[in-house]
Amino acid sequence: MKICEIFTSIQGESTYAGLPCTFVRLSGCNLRCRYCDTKYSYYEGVEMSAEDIIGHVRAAGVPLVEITGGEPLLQQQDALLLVRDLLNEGYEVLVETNGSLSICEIDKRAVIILDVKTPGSGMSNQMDFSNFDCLKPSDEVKFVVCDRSDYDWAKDVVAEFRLKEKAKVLFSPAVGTIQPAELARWIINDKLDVRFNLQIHKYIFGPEERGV
Ligand SMILES: C[S@@+](CC[C@H](N)C(=O)[O-])C[C@H]1O[C@@H](n2cnc3c(N)ncnc32)[C@H](O)[C@@H]1O
Ligand SMILES: Nc1nc2[nH]cc(C(=O)O)c2c(=O)[nH]1
Ligand code: SF4
Ligand SMILES: [Mg+2]
Repeated sequence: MKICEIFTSIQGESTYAGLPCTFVRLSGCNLRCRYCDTKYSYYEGVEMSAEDIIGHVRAAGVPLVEITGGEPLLQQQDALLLVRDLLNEGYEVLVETNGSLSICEIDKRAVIILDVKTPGSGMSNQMDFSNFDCLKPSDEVKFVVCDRSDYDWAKDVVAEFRLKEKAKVLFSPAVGTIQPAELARWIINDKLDVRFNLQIHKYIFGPEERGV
């Protein structure tokens, strides 16, 4: 399968933020979100076997692994097998995915981080909302918010699909588009029962650094 990069860093997103984590970034994406911070992953990458990848993960020596991209589920069969192999070796596996492709075949031992693309991303019409039926309580649903209308849209989606009953719900400011404090104030004013999430690796290493 085509791999853009493998690196070990501090997990910057999700409820796992703060933990050492090895990232396997698969190449290619079927979407083009306006705010995307990994545009280099659309085309860059080299062919690697699952065995090669797992060798790198073993050498890193960290029990938490995230499969991301690009869009990892574009290389569907290879990605599903890689997730299963890593789980069988005892790793805790997170799969970060853009919500446009089915998550239902992912091994249930993995934690899915499902990004619901808001109107501000320019990609909300690509969402497969039937994915919500395949969520488990340990999964996370994430909204990257670009402005107030994204925030209102996200609130409506959470309510309409009863997402709080299905998974953990996270709201994150789109870096480069909205100030974190703005989103935080809206959540506080509404007493909204969602988790505010920052990409902490950008505060640790800088917003433009890649491979961290
Ligand atoms: C690069 S994507 C890879 C996985 C998958 N393609 C997706 O979009 O979920 C990983 C996460 O980074 C988020 N992200 C990308 N650019 C961002 C930005 N400028 N600010 C905040 N989050 C961003 C995406 O929304 C997604 O949740
Ligand atoms: N440190 C760090 N944490 C992350 N969590 C999700 C990431 C991603 O790009 O999917 C990411 C990333 O690129 N770096
Ligand atoms: S789906 Fe993910 S990788 Fe693809 S453009 Fe959007 S943020 Fe970037
Ligand atoms: Mg990233």
